Amino acid sequence: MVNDVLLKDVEDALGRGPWRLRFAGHIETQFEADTQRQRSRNMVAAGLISAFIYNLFLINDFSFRPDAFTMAVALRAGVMLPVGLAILWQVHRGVSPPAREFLMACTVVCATVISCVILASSTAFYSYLDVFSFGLILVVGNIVYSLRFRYALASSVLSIVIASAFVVTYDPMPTDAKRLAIFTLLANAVFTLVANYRLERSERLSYLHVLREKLRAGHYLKDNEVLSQLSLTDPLTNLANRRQFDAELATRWREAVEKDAWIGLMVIDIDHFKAYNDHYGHPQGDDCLRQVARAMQLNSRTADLVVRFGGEEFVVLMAEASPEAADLEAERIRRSVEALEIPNAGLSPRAVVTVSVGVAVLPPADSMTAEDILCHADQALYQAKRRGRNRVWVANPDDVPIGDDPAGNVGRSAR
Ligand SMILES: Nc1nc2c(ncn2[C@@H]2O[C@H](COP(=O)(O)OP(=O)(O)OP(=O)(O)O)[C@@H](O)[C@H]2O)c(=O)[nH]1
Repeated sequence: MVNDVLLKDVEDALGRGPWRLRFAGHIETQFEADTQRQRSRNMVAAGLISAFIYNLFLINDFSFRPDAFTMAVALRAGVMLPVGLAILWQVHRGVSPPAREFLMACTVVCATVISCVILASSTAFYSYLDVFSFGLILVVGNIVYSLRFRYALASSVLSIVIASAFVVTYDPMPTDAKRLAIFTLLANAVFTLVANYRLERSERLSYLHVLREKLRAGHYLKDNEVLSQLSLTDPLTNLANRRQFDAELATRWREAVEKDAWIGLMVIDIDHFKAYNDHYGHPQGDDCLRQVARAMQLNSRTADLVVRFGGEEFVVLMAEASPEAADLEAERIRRSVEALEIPNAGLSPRAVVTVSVGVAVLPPADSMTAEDILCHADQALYQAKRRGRNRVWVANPDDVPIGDDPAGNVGRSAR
């Protein structure tokens, strides 16, 4: 159900205008939850590399502005580096997505401020040339960190304002160079922001596509489970159907052969059900089948497989049964149906619905097949019917199943 709602939201998000970045409500939350770890890891790696390169610019400071070298060391290595590392540590430990973006955006603005201060503290002739490298700071924020667009935009605007204010008031710099520097910075900001937007957009779109496929796959899986369950269940009674029985009998037969265990089977048939149907009609007949099925299910063991074999005939496949236990269980089922006291006025005014049960319990021999036990149980059912119905008849496994044998050499007990 939750997945259905999410899938619909994902479809909606995919259908929305291509310019929008943030997702609606819980998709945004899900997106952040799914990407948070990897994004933080990438940012920390990018931050470490950027910090290293930012400090490499000390070589540049040494060559271009030796008068401010000490100041540069203090600001780059003494201020920016510890602040940057502290922020990366926080991001590595895990902070909320807005805090993560804000802190990383702060490093961009901080680096711009510190670069301006270093340049301002030097009177060296070519020192101003480094203004043209300020754009690299925006490249780091907008591309290398790939800040979320709104943070990239905010940090870019702030950095440009700070750098421009510095350039305009920086006397050693020729006016033409100032104009070119500000123009270069602006162009840099525009290009990197466009790239930043497209990166975020494509990351979000890919995420939506992957999420949609995952959710759809979940649906298919669920549908398949439902279908396979349906294909194994009788729709009227919700019991296992013949198909499930065939598969289960083969498996349990194999297991019984391997473990040298006994296997048991009951075939249960409702007595005079034609009379019931003719009298009450088919829909009520269906209702009667459901009640009988429920009684059988409630009175069998959990490990047994209760099956609607077809029409008004049922089968109970018993796990590791002994003849005595099977006999008791069959009798319990027979009594439970009788106790339902479903009138069968089609038969006689005071008659109730009953069942006859044929039971076969045997150790599978090499010469036998799984079909043989069914045959034995069928023959026992036949005997139960012949002997007046509403009774249990247990087949004698030593006997060969035969037809109408009045001596009853198929069974050994009847009630
Ligand atoms: N309502 C309903 N009746 C069914 C269904 N399947 C089979 N039947 C009915 O079950 C009855 C089976 O009748 P018979 O095979 O003559 O057996 P019986 O009357 O129970 O007699 P005995 O088995 O000899 O006691 C028929 O009337 C079928 O129409 C079903 O799904 N729903």
